Amino acid sequence: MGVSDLRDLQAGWRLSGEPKVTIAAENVRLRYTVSRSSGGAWWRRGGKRSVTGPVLRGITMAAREGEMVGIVGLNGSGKSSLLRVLAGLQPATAGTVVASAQPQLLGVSAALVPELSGEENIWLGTLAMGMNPEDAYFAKERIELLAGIGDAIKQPMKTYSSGMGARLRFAISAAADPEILMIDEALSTGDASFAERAKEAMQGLITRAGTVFLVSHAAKTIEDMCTRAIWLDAGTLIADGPADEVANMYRYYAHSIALGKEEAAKNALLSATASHPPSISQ
Ligand SMILES: Nc1ncnc2c1ncn2[C@@H]1O[C@H](COP(=O)(O)OP(=O)(O)OP(=O)(O)O)[C@@H](O)[C@H]1O
Repeated sequence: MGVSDLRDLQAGWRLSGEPKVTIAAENVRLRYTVSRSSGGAWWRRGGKRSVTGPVLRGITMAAREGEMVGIVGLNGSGKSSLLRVLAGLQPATAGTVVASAQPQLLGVSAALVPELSGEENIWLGTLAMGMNPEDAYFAKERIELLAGIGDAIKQPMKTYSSGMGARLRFAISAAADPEILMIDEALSTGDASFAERAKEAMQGLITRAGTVFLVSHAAKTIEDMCTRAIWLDAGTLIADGPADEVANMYRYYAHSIALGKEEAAKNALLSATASHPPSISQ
């Protein structure tokens, strides 16, 4: 993933006059290989066999500076897998990803230790993300305010609820001011006041010319937080467009699925692709 690759790709996306592309994927495919026992009674089982399945089926997209891109889709549609591939944490089976900077995937890069207190983990996390000690020192108060977990910050992280842990990881990641920040569902774990602070923190990142990706299967989260949304279904890009419009179409689709209205769901997919077609590289 060299800089020249990105320049080629930026030229390929013909973005003259538009904000700089920070990350782009070209025909990205992913298959997981899972090893399963071959079945039958346990005393007759003869070893393991490999099962592979397509998870991403040729994703082509680009994101630009200043965009907050929501990735929406049903459970198992491939949202987290796409984030991991874009972040370089999961190699694609085929296709190319290029980025102008190492994306920061919330909660993974910050190597937190459950036995240490929240405070100690802030220190550890900020240094692990490459901040110098002085910046880490000044970031601490900002992180504590954003996480909003009060005195629990002095307690070991293993005593935190999953929501508290997610909020602290979000606050640490946001403090690093990454050029490309990727957030996987973390915001759904906070209360309304945390959601408001998180939104402000993300707006701050955006005004500093970052790109934020936010994964959620809740249309409302995407609507509230994002400027643009892409919709994944069974590993395929269905639609790409303004967050409120894509979220609305997805909401109708998810509702139809929940009610067992297969024909309506199928039509919703088709009309979303027709009205908000995903970008195609040129
Ligand atoms: N490590 C893995 N090994 C094998 N299969 C996997 C692995 N991770 C994900 N999968 C499969 O890939 C598919 C997509 O999973 P993924 O987590 O990307 O979807 P998602 O849209 O983020 O789902 P959710 O909304 O439930 O978090 C699922 O069928 C899942 O079972």
